[in-house]
Amino acid sequence: MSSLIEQAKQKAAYQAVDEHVLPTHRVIGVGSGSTVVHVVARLLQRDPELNAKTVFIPTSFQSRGLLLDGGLTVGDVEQYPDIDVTIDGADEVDAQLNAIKGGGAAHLQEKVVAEAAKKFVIVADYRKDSKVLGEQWLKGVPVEVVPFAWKAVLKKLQEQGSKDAKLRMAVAKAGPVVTDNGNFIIDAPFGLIHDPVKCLRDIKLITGVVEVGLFCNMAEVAYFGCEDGSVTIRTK
Ligand SMILES: O=C[C@H](O)[C@H](O)[C@H](O)COP(=O)(O)O
Repeated sequence: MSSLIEQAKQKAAYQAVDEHVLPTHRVIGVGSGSTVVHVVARLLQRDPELNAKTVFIPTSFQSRGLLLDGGLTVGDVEQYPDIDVTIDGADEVDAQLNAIKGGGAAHLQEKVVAEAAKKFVIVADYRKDSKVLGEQWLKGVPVEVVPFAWKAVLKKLQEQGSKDAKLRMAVAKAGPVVTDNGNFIIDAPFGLIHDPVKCLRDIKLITGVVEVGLFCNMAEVAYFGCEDGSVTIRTK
């Protein structure tokens, strides 16, 4: 990956942490993915005494590992259902701050931890910044499904207009990707998604669907690292 993209991710992540993780916060949600690596790096640069008084809620095996490797205290939403702020990456964000997430198959836990937070902040690089979802992220909407229902759900998604919907296959394992929750993922392209709320509702009503990687009306603010080294902030 080009260092320009990595720099953009880092700038967005650092600024978001600096502006939204306050010394008064005690419970912080931490999303998943390559941009969140920079979020955790910035958290680790805070006053260690402050971090010692804070619990961090991961959203995947990956982010739990990042937090534990950094020596931070981790918890879950069962223990901490009230989160001060959650910061997470995204695969694409539209002009209204609706987002596609789940490129790393982590969107179920991510959505629970984002919804439990008083504030949800997105960090991303310039490639994720769109007017309408489906402009840049062409792989489709990630849909987590219970394994036994995958074929039935796939058929319904095709009937809903996603003729190229397909089961996500693993790379270094024979067979499908299995999520942290033991489920499968279907990637369902719908072209340009002008009405993400309707798309989300329609998919979620299919029996066998666990969660949809459309985060609608959830983010309060998004930080995009730009190619020129600046950071664009979009608020609701
Ligand atoms: O399932 C993965 C998550 O939704 C990620 O936050 C999303 O895919 C963005 O990841 P990255 O920062 O690596 O582009």
